Amino acid sequence: MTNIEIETLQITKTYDTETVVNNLSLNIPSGSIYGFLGPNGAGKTTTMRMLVGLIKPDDGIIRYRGKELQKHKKAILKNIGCFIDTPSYYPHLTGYENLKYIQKVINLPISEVDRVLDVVNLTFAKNKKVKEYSLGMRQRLGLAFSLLNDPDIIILDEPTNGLDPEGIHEIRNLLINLSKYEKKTIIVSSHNLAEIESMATHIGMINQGNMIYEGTLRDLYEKTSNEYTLIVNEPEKVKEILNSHSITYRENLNDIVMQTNPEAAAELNKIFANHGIKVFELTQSKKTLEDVFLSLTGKGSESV
Ligand SMILES: Nc1ncnc2c1ncn2[C@@H]1O[C@H](COP(=O)(O)OP(=O)(O)OP(=O)(O)O)[C@@H](O)[C@H]1O
Repeated sequence: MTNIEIETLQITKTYDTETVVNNLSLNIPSGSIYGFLGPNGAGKTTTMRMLVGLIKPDDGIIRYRGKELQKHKKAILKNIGCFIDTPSYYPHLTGYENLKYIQKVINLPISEVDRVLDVVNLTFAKNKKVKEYSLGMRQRLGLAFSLLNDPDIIILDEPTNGLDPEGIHEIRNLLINLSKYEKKTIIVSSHNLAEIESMATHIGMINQGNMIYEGTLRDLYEKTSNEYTLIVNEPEKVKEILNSHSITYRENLNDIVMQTNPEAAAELNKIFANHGIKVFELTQSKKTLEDVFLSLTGKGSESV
């Protein structure tokens, strides 16, 4: 059985008359990279703020390994590193000095500073003033902040926001390594499915404060993807087989796109092989967050 690290039970937050998080129940497994997805304004930041005790839910309960956040706040927060609002750095100080200052204030070992700078690949710039850092370097410094207390849980709100593909790639690899080698549980929000899909093990998808989907990425695609692209040496034979199995398909110049489910696609692959057909490619179509929203809700999400 999977251990649940963090669970929320029907948490709700209302500002004035607007309910921005609505009866939201999350189950975040230990050791997972949990991609927290939703369009702008969906309620991701508000939820994350509640997870780290910055604001209180109006209703509902948050538990860490079965312990209620409100009752064990100090002990629980000690074990969380977060990057929710961009930390306010001292721009005229170096990256090293900024982290050292934090460690002094909270009375933790200064030796940790070098360790976290190394983890986020900033050792080379440790003596450079933060005002001279690029956006990607600042984001990594933010990640370093969240690692200072060597927490088991890391909560990051849009850590790749505004980064170029290289910066995104770097943050993604860092998070994968933290999960793989240090067994951290990582919650990372984004409004971009493509950014999350290559690292997340689990997904929580919300819209207007409501849960739309929670589960593994694999299950999400099984639920929402039904198009498979086929490249074969004998398309005519393939079409005959698809017709005889009543599979809907369309033919493009170089490939055939069939509509089916993962089980049936695997079966068809076997049938093609039994007929001596060479399958050069059989791939499930990539979906964007918008496609997934469409599949799951039956409507688009204008702001995705
Ligand atoms: N302190 C606040 N007071 C009033 N309304 C707020 C407050 N904080 C957030 N909201 C509103 O709550 C809604 C959800 O905001 P939130 O920042 O949680 O969404 P988000 O999913 O993180 O969006 P984004 O991807 O744009 O950061 C928005 O309509 C926002 O305007």
